[in-house]
Amino acid sequence: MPQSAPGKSGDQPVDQSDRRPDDQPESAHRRAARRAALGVLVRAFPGWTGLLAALALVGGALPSVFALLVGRLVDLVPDAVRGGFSSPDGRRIVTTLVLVGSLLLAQEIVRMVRELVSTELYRRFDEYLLSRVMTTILRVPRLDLFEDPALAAATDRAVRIARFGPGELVSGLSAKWAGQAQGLAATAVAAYVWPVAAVVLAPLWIVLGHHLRADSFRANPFWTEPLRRAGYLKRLAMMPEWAKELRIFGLAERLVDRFGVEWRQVMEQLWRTRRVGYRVSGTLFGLALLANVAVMVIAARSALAGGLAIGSLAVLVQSMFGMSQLASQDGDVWIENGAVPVPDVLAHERLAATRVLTNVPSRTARGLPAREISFERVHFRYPGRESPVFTDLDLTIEAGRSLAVVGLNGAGKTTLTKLLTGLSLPQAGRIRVDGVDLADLEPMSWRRSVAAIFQDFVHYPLPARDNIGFGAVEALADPGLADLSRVDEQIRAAARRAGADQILEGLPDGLDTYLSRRHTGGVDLSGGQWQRIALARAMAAVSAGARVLVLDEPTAHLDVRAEADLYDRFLDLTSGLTAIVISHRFSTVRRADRIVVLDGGRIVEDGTHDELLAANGRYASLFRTQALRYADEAQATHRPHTTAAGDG
Ligand SMILES: Nc1ncnc2c1ncn2[C@@H]1O[C@H](COP(=O)(O)OP(=O)(O)OP(=O)(O)O)[C@@H](O)[C@H]1O
Repeated sequence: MPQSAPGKSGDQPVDQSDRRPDDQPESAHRRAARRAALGVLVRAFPGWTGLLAALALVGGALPSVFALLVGRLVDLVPDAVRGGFSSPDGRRIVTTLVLVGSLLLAQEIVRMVRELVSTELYRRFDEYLLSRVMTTILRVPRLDLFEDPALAAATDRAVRIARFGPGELVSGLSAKWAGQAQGLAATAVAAYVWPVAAVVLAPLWIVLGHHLRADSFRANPFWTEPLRRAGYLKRLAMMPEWAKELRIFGLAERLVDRFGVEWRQVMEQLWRTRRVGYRVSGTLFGLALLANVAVMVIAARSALAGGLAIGSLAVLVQSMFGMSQLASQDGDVWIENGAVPVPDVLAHERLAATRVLTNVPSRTARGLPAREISFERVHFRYPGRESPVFTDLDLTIEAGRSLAVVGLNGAGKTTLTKLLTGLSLPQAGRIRVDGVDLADLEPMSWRRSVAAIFQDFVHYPLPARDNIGFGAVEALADPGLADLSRVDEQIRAAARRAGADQILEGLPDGLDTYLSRRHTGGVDLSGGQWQRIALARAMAAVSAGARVLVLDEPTAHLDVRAEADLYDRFLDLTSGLTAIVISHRFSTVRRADRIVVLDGGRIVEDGTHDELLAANGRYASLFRTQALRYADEAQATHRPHTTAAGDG
């Protein structure tokens, strides 16, 4: 029996809907995948793999030794009965019985140890490959792996390995090697006892095994549309982020019905394919059955005629049973599941290696910027996009002052911050910090100089301490701060600056509280509360030495009061920093020392709030539209308009 895999798999079709299309029964890419996966396994864990192979071989060979001992017993019995147990033959029988008992015990021990080794290696290989993917992604300092379409597709394929569980390869190999060892040992014993049996039966079992394997590959529905759709519907029903809509719109029942329809299609397709393959395999099965019966009848007649000892006949019968393992499919599906994603991981590594900095500049960014950050004729286009976001963008950002960037959706505001933080590189032009090209600064040191909260900031499902402390991991890991209470002091100070202190006070376990309901005792925060926590994270970075603060839509999730509160503390938040604020809310924007309007990849207006209003251009028009809307809303609800864009 195959071992139970710690992961998934089973008789039903494996959801391989994300894998490449491949309807070949035994294609070159599958064989290459198996070779590549085995190569990775052996190189990473030579000792463990060797041990597993040895245990599988020994465990597979033991049944044949058992068969030989049984044959010997059968041969000894008549003489032992005649001579009694104290006769030499009787003593031989006792010795053989002791050997048989020991063998049974050994077989059980080997099986147990093999299971242990296989489970251990399964976990290690799983963890090893997943860590390899993680390291590959994190070593790339910029966003190319996610923004360049070719790299992004390779990254998608590589990270899917987490779903398929590469460790299944180990469970599969363990079962496969044991089955093959059993089949080969039985063939060797049969050849020794009565060569005709081995010559006739072994090739039949091997050919049948080949066909069965081809059937199972053919019947594994790669890349079929119904399977993709069924997979999507399944995920839709299970993921918490969709739970609200599914229930509100009463989609639950419909979803189950649609899943049923898709799944039936998958299964029908599967059986259509299986039926074709099973005709050939069925014929081969019939042939194997006839050949086995014929061999057995001839061998029995030969034994009755005295040409073959009875003990040998007993050995032969057992060997014939063992030879059927040559056709065994044990482990094939697991090997397939574990191996197929491995080439994707290797291909991803090769691609990612082209994006790792080989000559990391060593110039530190400490103390920068003291004067300015300047964009000089910057040209930037996302890989795979036809039109550039910026062509010849010129912008000088004065150090120690705040700059607001305004523009319609898609104008390039977030892209500007990615360039500024060094997460993307311009294709032409330069970004200089106090005259030094950003590309010549040590990337990590520049990133320590920048605190940024992007629109899609991360909600870490971790304790509040981490959610804020991640803004200054290195500084907070300083041995001088080893005392946790001092770390907590810094975190609370950052939270106070961001107006998140009250949120912390409301947490049941203080900074230890997980900000996720998926943890026992964890809590979920509202969108606005999360935004303050994210802001506190940026403040932690500022207190650790960051001199540039990038806030991309810092008030998007805030209610009117919270927005007004942030607006009040804006000067304090940005004081002494080079602050770049992006916002569609003009109440936030107008506080900035300077405002630029981005349009068509260029700066089209530049000045203070009052100057731009007086200029009566794009900014003034956008500002008035928003102010008017707020005023209308305030009138309609008879509420005093506390949030009008024009409020000071
Ligand atoms: N990763 C990406 N890959 C390809 N194109 C992108 C990517 N991110 C943004 N773009 C494109 O670049 C342009 C500028 O996008 P960006 O997000 O910088 O605009 P934005 O001004 O911040 O918009 P919004 O106000 O909606 O946040 C848009 O046309 C957008 O479609």
